[in-house]
Amino acid sequence: MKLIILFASMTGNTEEMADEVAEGVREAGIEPVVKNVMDASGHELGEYDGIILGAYTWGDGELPDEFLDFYEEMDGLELSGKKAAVFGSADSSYAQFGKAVDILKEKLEELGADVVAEGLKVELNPSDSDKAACRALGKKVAEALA
Ligand SMILES: Cc1cc2nc3c(=O)[nH]c(=O)nc-3n(C[C@H](O)[C@H](O)[C@H](O)COP(=O)(O)O)c2cc1C
Repeated sequence: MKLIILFASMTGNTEEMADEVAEGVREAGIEPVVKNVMDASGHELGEYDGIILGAYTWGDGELPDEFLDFYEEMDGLELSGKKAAVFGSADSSYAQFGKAVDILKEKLEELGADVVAEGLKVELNPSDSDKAACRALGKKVAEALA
């Protein structure tokens, strides 16, 4: 089983989350591919059984610029049968808290993926309990592939 974790992170919070998500995937016995979304193309997703996307929220509840090409490349993909989840750091002082997580989750569902965990939104830098939630998310997706 192959699982990929793709993330965008400007100040490192979402990247820290990605590291913990990866650890949770490993706990379930799968070695994930972990990449910055800028080094990935939407078409690659077809190669994987598990897809976990991480993005901070930008602008007024928008996807980060780094995610835009990838998001467009996802159009038309057929992701049925794949297990997926989404996470991201955000800031509750903004009206659209963690909206990028919702945008990516909707996209995955629209393309037929089975999103097996609630979108995980973390306030700024992940706390110890947030990190545990990240590991649990990774583990949940990996275990759904068994
Ligand atoms: C210009 C700007 C716009 C932002 N807009 C939002 C927003 O609409 N909603 C939100 O939840 N967070 C927003 N944020 C907060 C970031 O998502 C937050 O700082 C996050 O921790 C960054 O994650 P990173 O360290 O992975 O880059 C914004 C931050 C900046 C600088």
